[in-house]
Amino acid sequence: MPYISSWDTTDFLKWSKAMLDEYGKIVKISNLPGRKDMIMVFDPAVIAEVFKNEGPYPVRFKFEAVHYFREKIRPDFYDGFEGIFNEAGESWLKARLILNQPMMTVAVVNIYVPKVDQVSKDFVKLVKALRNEKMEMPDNFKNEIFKWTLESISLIAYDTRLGCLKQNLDKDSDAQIMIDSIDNIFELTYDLDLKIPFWKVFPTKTLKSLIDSSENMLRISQKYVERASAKFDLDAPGTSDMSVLQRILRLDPDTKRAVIMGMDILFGGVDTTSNTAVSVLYCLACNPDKQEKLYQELKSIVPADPSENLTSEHLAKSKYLRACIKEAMRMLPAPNGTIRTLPQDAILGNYFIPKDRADVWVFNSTLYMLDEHFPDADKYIPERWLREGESCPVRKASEAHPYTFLPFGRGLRQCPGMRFAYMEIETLVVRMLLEYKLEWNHPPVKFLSRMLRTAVSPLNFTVLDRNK
Ligand code: HEM
Repeated sequence: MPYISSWDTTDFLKWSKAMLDEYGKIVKISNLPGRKDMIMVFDPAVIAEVFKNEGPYPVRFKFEAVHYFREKIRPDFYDGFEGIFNEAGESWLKARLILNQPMMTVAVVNIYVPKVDQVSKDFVKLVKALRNEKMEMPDNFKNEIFKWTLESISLIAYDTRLGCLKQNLDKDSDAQIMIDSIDNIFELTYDLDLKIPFWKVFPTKTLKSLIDSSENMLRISQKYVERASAKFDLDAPGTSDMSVLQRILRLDPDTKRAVIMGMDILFGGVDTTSNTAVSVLYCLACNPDKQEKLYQELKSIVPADPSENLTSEHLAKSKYLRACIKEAMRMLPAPNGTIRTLPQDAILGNYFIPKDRADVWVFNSTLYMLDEHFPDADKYIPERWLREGESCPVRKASEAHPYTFLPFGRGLRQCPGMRFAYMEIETLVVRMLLEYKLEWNHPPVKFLSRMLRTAVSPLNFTVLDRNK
């Protein structure tokens, strides 16, 4: 395996593709200051081996700066519980099982369809107000999408609407502080956790900023979880319409832990879903024929009267909708992949990997644009995700190796928010497309892949009224 001393991570995806092209499907990088060896794998069969060897308590990579805040700055609140992302071993599994029950159950997700639909309808109204005289969205449209996601996910984490979609939010409002804090934490975590960790030697400005944002997020989360939980009678018999937070508190009545889980739901759900929603809207705007096909499908499924709520049945019927989302996640995925530290010795490819000694980076997104896995990979072809029997100009995605396309990770530690993420994005796309025709009339958007891939040039979508 090659030895590489340089560490240019300006764009993670380009960097990993360069590694694959230069060194092949498995690459080891040693002698990283303050870090374990890094092994990058780009072969679906080897990726399958990684997950087979992940053990009963998969270890992903601790967000060390978050750990620092939780253990050293606020041990009074966290009290030894580091949350879903950072916990390991049995303590992770215990917390994860509490989260899985409400978040991964279809019936619970379905309860949220009308509520999340209302958020998407409000977003569609906001879009109208944001349009300029050229019918274009403002440069910072990405932030508006971010607000839509935070508003939807606060329904799950806090059982409440934060009010993010109001125009001209007061800078001191909880919604605005939350928006700024999450954005900041995400950005800073990349610098603190994936670059040389000077902050471990002395308290850098970046670390101080992370601490401030984490304090803000904790204060606001605590307020909303406590407010919501005061409404619940946790001793009353359970009902099928209970919210996620209510269910979490019934399984573990400690509100502090519910606050921590709520923050992790936001941390895991907001940036990932926002960036994915951007990818989907952008792909549809750039591919008017696919957008039209989807619009026709939606028109035939969804009630014509916009005051009628969407239901899970409407979403389930719309097969092309899910295909359009998956294809956008393939071409413009938000996460690069995931990481595992193997708890047992393993053979990956032909190499011996001793236990606990390396972080194995499962960089699936690097595979998504390779013709060998997805023919005509640079073309937006949602049809490749449709079932057998449906016509498609290229080989179907179902024929790719099952460990090729893993946008939500895999195994016991895979994303618990997958069903919510699809549902949220589906309601957004339905509401946007029924109201507007999207166009892209500018040079291609520039994306930068760091902790997540995100658009770094303005998102000036042209948004035309459908009913005119
Ligand atoms: C399109 C949107 C999303 C994408 C692409 C995504 C992707 C991922 C990925 C790749 C992981 C790591 C999985 C692994 O290591 O195997 C993850 C973990 C996680 N995600 Fe998501 N996610 C999305 C939305 C959400 C939403 C909406 C929520 C919550 C409502 C959420 C909550 C979490 C949590 C809590 C974890 C950590 C799980 C653990 O460590 O046990 N995600 N997500």
